Amino acid sequence: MTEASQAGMYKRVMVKLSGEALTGPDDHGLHAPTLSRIAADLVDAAKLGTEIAVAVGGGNFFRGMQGADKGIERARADSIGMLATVMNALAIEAAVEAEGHAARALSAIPMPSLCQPYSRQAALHHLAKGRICILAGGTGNPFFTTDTGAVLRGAELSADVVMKATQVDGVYTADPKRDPQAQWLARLTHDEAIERRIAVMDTAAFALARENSIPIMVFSIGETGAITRALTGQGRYTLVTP
Ligand SMILES: Nc1ncnc2c1ncn2[C@@H]1O[C@H](COP(=O)(O)OP(=O)(O)O)[C@@H](O)[C@H]1O
Ligand SMILES: O=c1ccn([C@@H]2O[C@H](COP(=O)(O)OP(=O)(O)O)[C@@H](O)[C@H]2O)c(=O)[nH]1
Repeated sequence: MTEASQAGMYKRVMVKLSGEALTGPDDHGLHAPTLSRIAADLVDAAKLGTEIAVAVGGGNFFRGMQGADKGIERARADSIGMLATVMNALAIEAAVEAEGHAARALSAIPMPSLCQPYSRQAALHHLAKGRICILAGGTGNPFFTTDTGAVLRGAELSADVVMKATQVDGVYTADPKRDPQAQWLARLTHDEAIERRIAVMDTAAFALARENSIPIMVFSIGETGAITRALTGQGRYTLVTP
C-alpha cells in the first residue's frame, strides 16, 4: 500500500497538539524551529489528501490549574488558559501559511478581530477547501481541557480519528516518565483506558470518545514527520478503540 492510500483510510483527522509540543527545547512559550517543523508536518499530512483539523492546547503559556493554585478562581483561570490556546492557534496558522499552505484559526471564544469564531459549518467549509483548521479555545467552557475539546470537535466534525500528539510514544500500563517498569500497549479499548485511569488524556475525553466511537491514536510528536508517519500507519503509536 502506498503512503497516500494508507492515509486514505482517514478522510478527516483531528490532531491534538499540546502547548508543550510547541516549546521544543525551551521550557515555556513558542520555539520557532519547532513550530516550523510541526507546521511542515501538518502540510505534508494535508498533501496526502486527508482533511486536517488541529485542536491546540495552551499549557506552554498557562493552565487553569496553575492559576487556581495561585488563588485565581478556577473559572477565571481557565479563561486565561483558553486565551493561551488562541495565541498558539494564531502562531500555528502563521507557521502553516509560511509553509505555503492555507490555514484558518477558529476560536471557540469569539474574537472576530483576531480570527473567525468557531462554527461547525465554517470548519467543514475550510476543511473541504483543503485548508488546515486550527481550533482554539478548547470546548469554550471552563473546567474542561483541550483534550476534551479535541474529542468534542472531532465528534462534531465527524473526524475518523483523534491523533493525540504528545511527549510519549503511546499508552503504557503506567506513566512511563514515573515508572520504568511501565509496559507499552499497542492497543486498548476506551473502557480499559478509563478503568485503568490512563492519564495520557483526561477521563472526560476518553468517555466522550467512547460514547461517539471515535478511535484515539497516541504518538510522540518529538521527531520530524511524526504526524505524517502516524497518519500513514508507520512509527510507533497506540490505538484506543471501541
Ligand atoms: N499510562 C500512561 N501512558 C502514557 N503516558 C502517560 C500515562 N500516564 C500518564 N502519562 C503521561 O501523560 C503525558 C501526556 O499527558 P499531558 O501532559 O496531559 O499531555 P499533553 O501535555 O501532551 O497534552 C505523557 O507525557 C505521560 O508522561
Ligand atoms: O475547553 C477548555 C479547554 C482548555 N481550557 C483551559 O485552557 C488551558 C490550556 O489547555 P490544556 O491544559 O488542555 O492545554 P495543553 O495541556 O494541551 O497544552 C487549560 O488548562 C484550561 O485552563 C478550558 O478552560 N476549557
